[in-house]
Amino acid sequence: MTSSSSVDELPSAAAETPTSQIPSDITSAPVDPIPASDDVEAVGEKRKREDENTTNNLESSDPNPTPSPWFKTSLCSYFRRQGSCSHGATCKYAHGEKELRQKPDNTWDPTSERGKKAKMSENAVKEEEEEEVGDVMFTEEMMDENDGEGGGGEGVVHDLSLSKCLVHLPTKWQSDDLKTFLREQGVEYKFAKKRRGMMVGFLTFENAEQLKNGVEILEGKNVNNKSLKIADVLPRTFDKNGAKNPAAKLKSAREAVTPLADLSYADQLEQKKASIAQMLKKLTRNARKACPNGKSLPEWVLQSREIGGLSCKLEGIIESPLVNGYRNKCEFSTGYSVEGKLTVGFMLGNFSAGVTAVEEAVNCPNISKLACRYASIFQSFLEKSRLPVWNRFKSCGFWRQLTVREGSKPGVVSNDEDADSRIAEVLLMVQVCTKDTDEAEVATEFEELAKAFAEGAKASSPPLPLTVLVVQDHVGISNVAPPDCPLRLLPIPVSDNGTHQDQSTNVLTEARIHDHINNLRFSISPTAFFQVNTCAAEKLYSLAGDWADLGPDTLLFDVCCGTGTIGLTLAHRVGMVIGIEMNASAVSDAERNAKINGISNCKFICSKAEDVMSSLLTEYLDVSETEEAKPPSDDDLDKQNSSAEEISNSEDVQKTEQKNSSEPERSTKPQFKNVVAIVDPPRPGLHPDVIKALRTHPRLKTLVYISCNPETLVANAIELCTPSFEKTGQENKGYRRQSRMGTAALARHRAKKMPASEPFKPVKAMAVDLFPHTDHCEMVMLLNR
Ligand SMILES: C[S@@+](CC[C@H](N)C(=O)[O-])C[C@H]1O[C@@H](n2cnc3c(N)ncnc32)[C@H](O)[C@@H]1O
Repeated sequence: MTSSSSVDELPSAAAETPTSQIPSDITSAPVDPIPASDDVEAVGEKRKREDENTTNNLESSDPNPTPSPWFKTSLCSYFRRQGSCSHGATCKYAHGEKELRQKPDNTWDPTSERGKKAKMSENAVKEEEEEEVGDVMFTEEMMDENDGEGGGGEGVVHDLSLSKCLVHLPTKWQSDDLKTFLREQGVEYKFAKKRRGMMVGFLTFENAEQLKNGVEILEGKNVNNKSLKIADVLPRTFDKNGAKNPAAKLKSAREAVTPLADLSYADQLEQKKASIAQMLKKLTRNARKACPNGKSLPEWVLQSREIGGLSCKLEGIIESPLVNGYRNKCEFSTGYSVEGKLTVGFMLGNFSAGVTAVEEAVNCPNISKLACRYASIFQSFLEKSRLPVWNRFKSCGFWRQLTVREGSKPGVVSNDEDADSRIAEVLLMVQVCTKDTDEAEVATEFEELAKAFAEGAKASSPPLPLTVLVVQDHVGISNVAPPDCPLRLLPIPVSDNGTHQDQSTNVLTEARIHDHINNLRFSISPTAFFQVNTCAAEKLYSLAGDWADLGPDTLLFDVCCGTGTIGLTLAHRVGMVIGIEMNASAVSDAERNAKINGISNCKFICSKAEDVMSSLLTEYLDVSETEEAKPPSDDDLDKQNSSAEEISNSEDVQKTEQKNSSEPERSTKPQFKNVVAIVDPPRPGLHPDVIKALRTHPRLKTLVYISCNPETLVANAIELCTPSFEKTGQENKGYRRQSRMGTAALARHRAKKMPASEPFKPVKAMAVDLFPHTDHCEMVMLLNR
């Protein structure tokens, strides 16, 4: 089975309190039946734990026990509600604010006036901290001749000691807005530039005096309720006088990409488990808030008090079998380091906050040595290339990004020291922007590029596998390209004693590599999603299968199925799998994967889940609940596969839906007794229409939610698990989403619109660490009803 540690091991303040310090009268203290707020809930929990810890004290024969440091540190809820308490003066809880004492950890009961005040100022500090901007590390050329007052003629050479960044500008401003603002403030300058979407603008002054005046006027100026800050632009020629380069103080790629790398793996797991536990508490709090007035709280919310406020038991955290070098996909940016060196590596921060510095992936423990080696081969190639690297600020340039994707051998679980030995195939995808370039020049560069990779791979020790080289041509502002972005396969020259022949190593007509999960072979095309940690993903899918209630009479919906990994690995345990995925290449991979693994009971639908979920449920589940359903015969499945096109796009499914609603005739689809959905959506979570379809279909009883973003799992679970309102939609009249509304608040609003339906309840949850050394963690939750 999986190796997991229990959440019960989480350290808690109460557990650390020595029992001897707690007075004996605690055990007879009243406990709130229903907490009035989230914080009261926390107090209630603490009381309960204290109660448990003090049993022995009751038996103490000491007539004058030492007063506990916790005595009168919480308000008495009975006294607050009723104005009196049967324990009178002996009550261990404070009767009113006056009696209240500070807790041993110097905090106040969060429900007290002082507690609330402290919380408010804590929030204010937090907000302030969030506003705090890190270093601006702008390493790209950002001005051009049109950026000056009056524009034109000045050229692009700037004295960077006369340049400054303006931080906290409204993101929607563009250069013209900034220039108008500067004029209004009477600030003189030489160049000014601002890109929409960034909170940073750039200013260059004519001379030291202009700079001094400008800084005096602008520093701390209030713009749209934010205080402007002036920061240095990190000069590319910083070290020209031989001075110690301050880059040494700046964030490294290791810190940016693997912020937990300096913790032991055991501590990382504890930290992640604790953060998932917080998410489960958040779900409870929000479900309580979202519960309609007059309806009793769901049983699981009431029972949450027994398990420290968690919405269900957190079973633990599953470790990643490989902790180092586990990533099978790395996206390396091109750009300039803080020292101005052309670099292929990771960006040190967020472009919108003014960080474009790129550093080599040195000491990032999640990256394989192979991927680093390919990044460095590409970097050496770019140093000699005639074409420029991409400039994010000006949105121009040619070379943008290198993606290294690795495919592993079947059944090989290498250890951390030897993680690269698992790699059998490598796909390299270089993203470029060919806009305004000369075709012949580009062709020559691609030839040189292929040669550089082939030679570099061969010269490495041991030689690196190189299976596919592909170029992605993308013009967009950010490097995130749409899945249908044009791809071009480049032949990889065969090197034979230094002579390069004009022939590819492979007669590939398709760009794809292979990986293995649970002894199944997966064919993966360049833009299809595949979990980045293959051996941990294997554990994740097994867990999902173990938790879902599977059997031969089960119909399994694999929602957001990618290349079909979940459905295909569980296909032998169910009657039929229906996978839904919007990326067309991933869907054709899934179909191919079913074929190459000899699996015939899976069907994949290329569509957005929100467009087809409801229709599919209707189509496959139209027998009444009492009717005996039978698993499909081979015949049924054959019919099923032959009618694949029938519902292979959303338009057709809509047609089917219309047909269903007008004619109540029985579907010819095979019917199943048990229906399970395993959903594995991207970071933003499930679309509201998918949630509604899953929630309102009465036959769907079991749902396993896998999430790479526990925040959105919580938001979706609020909608899935909150009791319905009597009159749906009424409460939302005039409601418009506030831009700063959190995901949970939005989910509570949406929950009010949910048509009357039985809510799910959270049954259990597990953290699965797919991303050692980073803050990220997968969360799995079983929901049923
Ligand atoms: C986190 S991945 C999971 C993929 C797959 N379950 C796996 O583990 O390999 C999410 C997948 O959802 C797909 N996706 C994103 N939005 C979608 C939508 N609205 N409808 C269907 N699929 C979607 C993405 O293309 C991606 O393949």
